[in-house]
Amino acid sequence: MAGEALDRRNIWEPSVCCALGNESFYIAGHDISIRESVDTFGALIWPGGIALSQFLENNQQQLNLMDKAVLEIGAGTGLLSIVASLLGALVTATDLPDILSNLTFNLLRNTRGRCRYTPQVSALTWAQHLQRDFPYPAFHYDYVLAADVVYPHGSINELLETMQHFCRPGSRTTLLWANKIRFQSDFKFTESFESSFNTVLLAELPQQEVRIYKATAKE
Ligand SMILES: C[S@@+](CC[C@H](N)C(=O)[O-])C[C@H]1O[C@@H](n2cnc3c(N)ncnc32)[C@H](O)[C@@H]1O
Repeated sequence: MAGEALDRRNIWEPSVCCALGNESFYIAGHDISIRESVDTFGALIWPGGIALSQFLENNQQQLNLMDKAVLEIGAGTGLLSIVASLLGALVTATDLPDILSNLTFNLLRNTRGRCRYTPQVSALTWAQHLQRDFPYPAFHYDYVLAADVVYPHGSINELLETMQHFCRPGSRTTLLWANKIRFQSDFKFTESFESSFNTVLLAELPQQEVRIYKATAKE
């Protein structure tokens, strides 16, 4: 398993991450310190997460997260969930079970005493037990956040199914997806994403090669 993870890292390296350890940011009026580790992809900060965090900070009038219920899928090290919490949202950060301890560590140390709501952490493997663990309509989110979640080696259908579970007709949920284009799978997923939802390209950051989309369900 560890060997497989290393092979994957060899073919898909983040371009923004520097030295592993602690990365620091100043976003939403606070110093944010993120602990990274070498274990998995979810232990690194990715360009999409940074771009969407900064976008949320810079567009608070357009996307007001104050008192909103926010779900992040594939939260990784938690930067984006931390920023959403600092902006006043009640956040549930989710990822694969193995990622959750580092995610919880980062969320707690960056939000304690600074936020209206304490962020929650939950395991969510895409397309697995969604109706059991996050039943609709009992679990409703105003916003679903997803940054750099498209993988070149699978999970694309599961990812789309998960987005559709939370952002469905009548839910009034807005999905915000940031993605750095790397592989053919990014184009393939973008096509499926655009045909599944009403989408608006909110921002295109040429330097980072990141696009940020807003999507709502097709009624
Ligand atoms: C490239 S990382 C991006 C992390 C973070 N969003 C960021 O921008 O820094 C992708 C994330 O998706 C998670 N992930 C991958 N496959 C998943 C799956 N099948 N179900 C749930 N999460 C998954 C990984 O654990 C990882 O945290």
